[in-house]
Amino acid sequence: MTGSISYGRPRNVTRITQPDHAAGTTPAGSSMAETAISLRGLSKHFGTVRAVDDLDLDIADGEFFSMLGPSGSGKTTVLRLIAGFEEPTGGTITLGDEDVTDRPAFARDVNTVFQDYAIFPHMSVLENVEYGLRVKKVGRAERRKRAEEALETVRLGEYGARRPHQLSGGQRQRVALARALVNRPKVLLLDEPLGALDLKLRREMQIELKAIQREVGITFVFVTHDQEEALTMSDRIAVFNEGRIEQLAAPVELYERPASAFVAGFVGTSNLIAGEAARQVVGQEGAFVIRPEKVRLEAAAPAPSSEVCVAPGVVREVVYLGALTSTVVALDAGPTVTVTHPNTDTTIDAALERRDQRVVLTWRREHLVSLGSPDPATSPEEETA
Ligand SMILES: Nc1ncnc2c1ncn2[C@@H]1O[C@H](COP(=O)(O)OP(=O)(O)OP(=O)(O)O)[C@@H](O)[C@H]1O
Repeated sequence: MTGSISYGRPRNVTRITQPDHAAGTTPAGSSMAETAISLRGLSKHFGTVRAVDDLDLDIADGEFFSMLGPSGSGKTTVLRLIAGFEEPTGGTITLGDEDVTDRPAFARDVNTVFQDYAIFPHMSVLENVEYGLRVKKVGRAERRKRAEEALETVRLGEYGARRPHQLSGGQRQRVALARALVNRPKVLLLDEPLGALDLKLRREMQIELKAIQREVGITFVFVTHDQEEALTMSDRIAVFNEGRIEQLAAPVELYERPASAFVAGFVGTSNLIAGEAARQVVGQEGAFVIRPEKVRLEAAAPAPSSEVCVAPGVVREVVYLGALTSTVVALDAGPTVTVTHPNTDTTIDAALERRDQRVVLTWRREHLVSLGSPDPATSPEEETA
């Protein structure tokens, strides 16, 4: 990312929509949906640390909602506040239409699945799933029926008699999920539940978890620092930064229209063109993001066109990524831009030969995302007038 950023919204550039994290925001595509969770002015301070800072958020019934952000950005604290494991410093928490701010954890209709799921090793899988119902004094026959249903839901119908040590990591995580689902909570809170799984299993479980959520229709609130995971599963994603939401949007919107350099950098790889580089390459003032897959790498400049940005530079690095090759180019205009392209036609040897060579990067102007004008003195209307 380059240094100085001057703001201003240029013409002919994709407009970003404002992050819709204001109070009362309606979840995407669900204007009629009921609200499962409503947070108003929610804060949690640990001494001088504002772990959660005046948060307003509505999560819809049946939504797969993810909280994404770097370590320490406040995601887990929000989850723990909803669950009732932490007391807020200020604000309110409403589940359905009940204000539960002052209710203890056990009196809230939510269940939590953690990364380090606690399964009792001395009990069978079925007994593990039944356990919560036993505590609630649900009768034996009903208990068994519901536990078997929950195991079916997580595709472990055949595994009830096994002991936890006879299961794989992914299967154990599914037992933890079944244990939470068996209580039929309105809301399931999941704190990095796939964090302990290897990448392949994690990817499989992402697809499966989303399918299970669709099937049961329970609201899932999912905490992760893995952007790919959030993009794969979520209806909407809130990107957290220092206890606040930077942007709240559906996955496509978040990736295609990041509202800030922080979001652009955190969700996917992004190239920032700002300041003098923007003047030279884009021909306008401002800060812009261009995604690596939108950039083409050419040997020579194409015929001039008002629809295409052209940026000459030198190849600094070529990285083979299996399905893709990633090429890092230092632009004459200053910033370093990463380009990715699928390894469909070019061989890696041909790509590697480009190292230290002069190339020309091009991208369509419509693929640039403006990071907007935070300066109220330069309103978009004034600028386009
Ligand atoms: N019990 C606590 N006492 C003091 N500080 C805390 C406590 N819990 C969290 N914090 C601080 O609050 C901030 C937010 O922490 P939180 O665990 O919510 O972040 P996170 O986004 O979930 O991070 P991670 O992805 O690492 O779990 C951090 O600065 C953390 O150090």
